Amino acid sequence: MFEEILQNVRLKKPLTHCITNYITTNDCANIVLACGASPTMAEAEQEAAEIASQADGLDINIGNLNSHTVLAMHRAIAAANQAEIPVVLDPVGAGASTYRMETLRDFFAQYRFSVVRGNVSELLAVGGAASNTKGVDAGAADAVTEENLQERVEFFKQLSAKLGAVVSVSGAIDIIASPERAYICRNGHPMMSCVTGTGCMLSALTAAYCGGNPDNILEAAAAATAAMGVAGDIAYQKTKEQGLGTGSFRVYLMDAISLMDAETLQGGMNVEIR
Ligand SMILES: Nc1ncnc2c1ncn2[C@@H]1O[C@H](COP(=O)(O)OP(=O)(O)O)[C@@H](O)[C@H]1O
Ligand SMILES: Cc1ncsc1CCOP(=O)(O)O
Ligand SMILES: [Mg+2]
Repeated sequence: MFEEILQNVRLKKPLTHCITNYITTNDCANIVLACGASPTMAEAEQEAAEIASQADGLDINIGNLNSHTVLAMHRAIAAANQAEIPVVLDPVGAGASTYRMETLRDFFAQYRFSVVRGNVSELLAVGGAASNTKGVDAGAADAVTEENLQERVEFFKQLSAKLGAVVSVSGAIDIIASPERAYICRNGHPMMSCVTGTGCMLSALTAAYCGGNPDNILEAAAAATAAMGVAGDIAYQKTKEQGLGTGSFRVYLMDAISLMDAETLQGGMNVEIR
């Protein structure tokens, strides 16, 4: 199902411009390289528009905002919209501060996004629902479970229609929703949330996949989530076999994305469509 998506990324090597947080910038650049794309992490307001307009995909991550990066983000998103380049928005910590919510409100009022990707608490906050966000992490009370899955799928399909963007929600069960269709992914391991930046990396990976597949955004976003989940499964297996911890898991996760091919993805993924 996702074979062509992966192939396009390796063939086209999409230039992926990321304006992200300094906590995870290096991991985001490396995951973009690992999947076969090219990263550029420019965030100066003076060049953000110029760099964005040359890129194939743009990743905007609000994990650690300041007034300079917010200005650079405005300029980059405006340029990407003008050039019709896909933009992925990661609303890190949405619900945790007024500044983040006001920044997001300004973005949604002025620009188009291809994908809004975050954890479940962040996307509940973006959708105006009650959210129990714990800083940049999802609150346990918000988790998508087999019991609330259908309700959450409907909510995120409606949010997708409202935002005019694919909504990609991560957690133990991932939901990647358009207004009509949602991919449900049940891969990955809880150890993924014990390493900072797995969500940020998934957003950068999603931007690279969208950059390589601009006419197939829903499938590109779903394939990125499935690839990350399968990589999490492989990395956990290796970590466990060797009795190692989260540091090694982080390295094995990057290895698994760099080695990911269509066969590994198809064989390992647990994806359903609703
Ligand atoms: N309990 C879990 N079981 C399986 N995979 C998980 C779990 N928690 C997170 N993941 C995976 O980790 C990655 C990051 O998701 P998440 O932790 O929700 O994002 P963020 O880091 O932005 O909060 C995603 O690929 C997601 O599927
Ligand atoms: C810890 C932290 N603080 C601000 S941004 C950030 C990284 C968040 O990364 P992720 O959303 O991938 O867990
Ligand atoms: Mg995150």
